[in-house]
Amino acid sequence: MNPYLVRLAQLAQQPSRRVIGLMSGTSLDGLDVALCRLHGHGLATRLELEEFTTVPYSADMRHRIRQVFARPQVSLEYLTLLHAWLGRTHGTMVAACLEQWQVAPAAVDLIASHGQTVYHAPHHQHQHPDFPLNATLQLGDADHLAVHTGIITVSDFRQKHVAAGGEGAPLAAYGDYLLLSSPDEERLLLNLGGIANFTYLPRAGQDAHTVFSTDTGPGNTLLDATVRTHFPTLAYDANGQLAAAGRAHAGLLATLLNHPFFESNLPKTTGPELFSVAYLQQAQQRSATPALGPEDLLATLTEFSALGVARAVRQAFGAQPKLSIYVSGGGAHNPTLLAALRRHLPGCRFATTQALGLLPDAKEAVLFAVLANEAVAGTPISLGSGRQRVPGVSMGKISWPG
Ligand SMILES: Nc1ncnc2c1ncn2[C@@H]1O[C@H](COP(=O)(O)OP(=O)(O)OP(=O)(O)O)[C@@H](O)[C@H]1O
Ligand SMILES: CC(=O)N[C@H]1[C@@H]2OC[C@@H](O2)[C@@H](O)[C@@H]1O[C@H](C)C(=O)O
Repeated sequence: MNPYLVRLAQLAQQPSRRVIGLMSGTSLDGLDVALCRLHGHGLATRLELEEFTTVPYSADMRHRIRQVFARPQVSLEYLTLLHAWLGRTHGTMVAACLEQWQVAPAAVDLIASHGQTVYHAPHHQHQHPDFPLNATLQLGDADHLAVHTGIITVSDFRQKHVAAGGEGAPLAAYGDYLLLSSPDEERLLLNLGGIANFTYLPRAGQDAHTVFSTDTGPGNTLLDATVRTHFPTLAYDANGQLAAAGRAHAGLLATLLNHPFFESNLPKTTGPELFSVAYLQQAQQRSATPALGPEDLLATLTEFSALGVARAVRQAFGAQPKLSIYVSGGGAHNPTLLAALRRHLPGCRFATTQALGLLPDAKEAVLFAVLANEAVAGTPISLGSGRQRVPGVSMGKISWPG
């Protein structure tokens, strides 16, 4: 028998596993690396986050990814080369983290690699006549990670979700459900990344079929793009200060919100393929605001992100929702965005996932470690059976180091 298969069977039977979760999201800020000790599996999963860091992407790395990122037409040669190069580069980044943390690769059981999403194509968004299906593409082939680090690697989690009828995202529901459900409280886990999404968790032990996660629209993606255009030396609106100095423009805001995505049923997904600079420019043309100053533009876009979240929350929970909302992702550091959310959802209580013992910046990388733990030691995670597009599946593909 293949000795790696034997090793994997041993891993599956251990009481705990040490798993490195990797996530590089739509913001292209870097590779999130979470070294996790995961005890048990399924609803008995318990997390110890041993280390966490974000390895920043260099300007060159971002430039290379942007050659294909969210673009409907690209060079096939470039895409092929980038797939291998990202796998190898992520492998080098993981090896450097392990060296810095003084952890031997042999002391790590698994890597869980999300890869870099370069194109997300739910059917409602692409509507290509030849392909009536959902699709999504993550680059950074995991065989490179496995060979470079010597660690068995689980990757490409989204394809099973698509194959079983989902849109390939958000996958957060599965990890949130296993790690963060509480018998005492209904919860909303709100991640403010490039794209914003939330997971609904009923009280643990009740109504698991009502668990779901959905994208709500842009989180930081249009804010970041606007900052890059008007303030070339800045990467983002640090602490929301620029937006706080501006005033939201009602006409532009209404035009930005005038898209069928915001009316369509939950759960749903989207990406920078739709919410792009071109989307913003068209909205500015239509609302006669092309000359709006950058601070006012950022104030409007901050409102846009907050209203996208608030609309989806109301769509799911009625006009005056009263929920506990736990925020994670880079947007959790933006007080202007958080203040807008509080204004639009006045009945809700807000905290970060830190209040639940989970570092807000690490949440998504941890999520993929949990999915890999389930792929090896668990069973398909069945939760949203009452809803379409939340299939009960086991996700991830396995790469051997040799
Ligand atoms: N101090 C801060 N003030 C304001 N915004 C911040 C701050 N720190 C981070 N951000 C925002 O968070 C972004 C990074 O967020 P995050 O790493 O959660 O995104 P991501 O994982 O790439 O996105 P996604 O979840 O959509 O894949 C930055 O690009 C920036 O817009
Ligand atoms: C296709 C893709 O990579 N989607 C990401 C993206 O970033 C946020 C949002 O859009 C979410 O749908 C998803 O990531 C998280 C980790 C998820 O699947 O839950």
